[in-house]
Amino acid sequence: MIRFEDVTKRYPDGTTAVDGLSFEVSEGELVTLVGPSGCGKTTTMMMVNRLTEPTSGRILLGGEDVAAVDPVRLRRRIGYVIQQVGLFPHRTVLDNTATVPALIGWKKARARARAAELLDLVGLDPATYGQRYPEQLSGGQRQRVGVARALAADPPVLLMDEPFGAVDPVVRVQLQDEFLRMQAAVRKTVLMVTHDIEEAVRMGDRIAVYGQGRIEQFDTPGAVLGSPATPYVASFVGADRGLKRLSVTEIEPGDLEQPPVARLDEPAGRAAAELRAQGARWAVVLDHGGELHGWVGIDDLGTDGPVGSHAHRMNAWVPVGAPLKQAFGVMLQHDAGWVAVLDGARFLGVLTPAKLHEALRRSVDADALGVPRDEVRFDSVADA
Ligand SMILES: Nc1ncnc2c1ncn2[C@@H]1O[C@H](COP(=O)(O)OP(=O)(O)OP(=O)(O)O)[C@@H](O)[C@H]1O
Repeated sequence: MIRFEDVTKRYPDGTTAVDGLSFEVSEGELVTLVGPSGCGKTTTMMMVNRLTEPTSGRILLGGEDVAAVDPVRLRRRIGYVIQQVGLFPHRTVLDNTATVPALIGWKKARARARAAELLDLVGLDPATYGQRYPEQLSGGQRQRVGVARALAADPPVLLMDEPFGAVDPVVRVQLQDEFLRMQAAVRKTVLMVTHDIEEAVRMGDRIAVYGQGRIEQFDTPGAVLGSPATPYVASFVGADRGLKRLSVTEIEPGDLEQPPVARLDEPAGRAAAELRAQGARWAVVLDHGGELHGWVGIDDLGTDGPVGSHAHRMNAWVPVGAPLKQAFGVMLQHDAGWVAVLDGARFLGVLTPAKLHEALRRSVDADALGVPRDEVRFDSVADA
């Protein structure tokens, strides 16, 4: 969808901002550009919508060389969100949002209806906020209006330059989450600049890590964290990249342990005998419908009654596909040595700290070898 072919930008004063850049962003993909201040991220973006022109090389948008497209026409196909938002102070939030549809000749009522729909989409009730002026909003709300405005004419491409830069860390995470939710629905092709590796990892389908005017690595968050291509990338992503990786590595069924399972209505004596036969100390307890109820230890199980009268309720579970970090969080929250993993309501198995570590190691190796995670042979901690 967006393709850079050997693009170089030298400013008139001789500064080389971008040097021989080649990369491609697929349709519906969100690529984050991350790197230190002055490495050429903003220049890269501004060449896409022709706010500045490359010195050499080509940029293609949907196969068309942007140099051949009239800049005004081009910018209608590209939403642009910047940190300072740039809302018009004397226009209401609704009219700010409707700017581009109005410019391209939509009737006022239609443009406003679209603006209201978009304010809703970014989490601002149009009835409450539509008639306010930008100065009557918080920083985070203004940022949302900026995103709504960029989406108003339904452009296939969005350029976002530090879109969540001006707000505090808590609001920032909220805005990131909201944007990801929205992006899952609208699937724009997005280039997003950030200097924050956490944000790049959270938001990007792929990340371009910039050195001085060049991309040092262009890959998935998992690969950038797991196998930094150069010492520069390794130092940029930081020593805690194992921790960051927890947030991008998803739980797969192959990561799970299968402890014994007892049913709530099963006789306790029988469950105890099975545990003893397997040499196990505890079992996961499921209810009649196969949903997680909790757990029971072998010492809790007498011979009387059903398992249910001895079991402990525990609601520690995560859905399959959730990040490992979430599973770790749930374990800590419940002070438990395991967390159940469910597919819908169905119990798949449990993740333990050892399994979690194994999943993390396996995913690092899988990225390094370029194979799926379940093809990585691994000597677990217990085997080592
Ligand atoms: N109009 C200009 N004239 C001359 N040099 C410029 C101009 N705009 C940017 N530069 C220089 O080009 C280099 C890249 O700038 P750019 O704004 O693309 O970096 P950036 O990675 O977006 O930085 P930041 O994160 O600080 O915004 C910098 O050295 C900058 O000083």
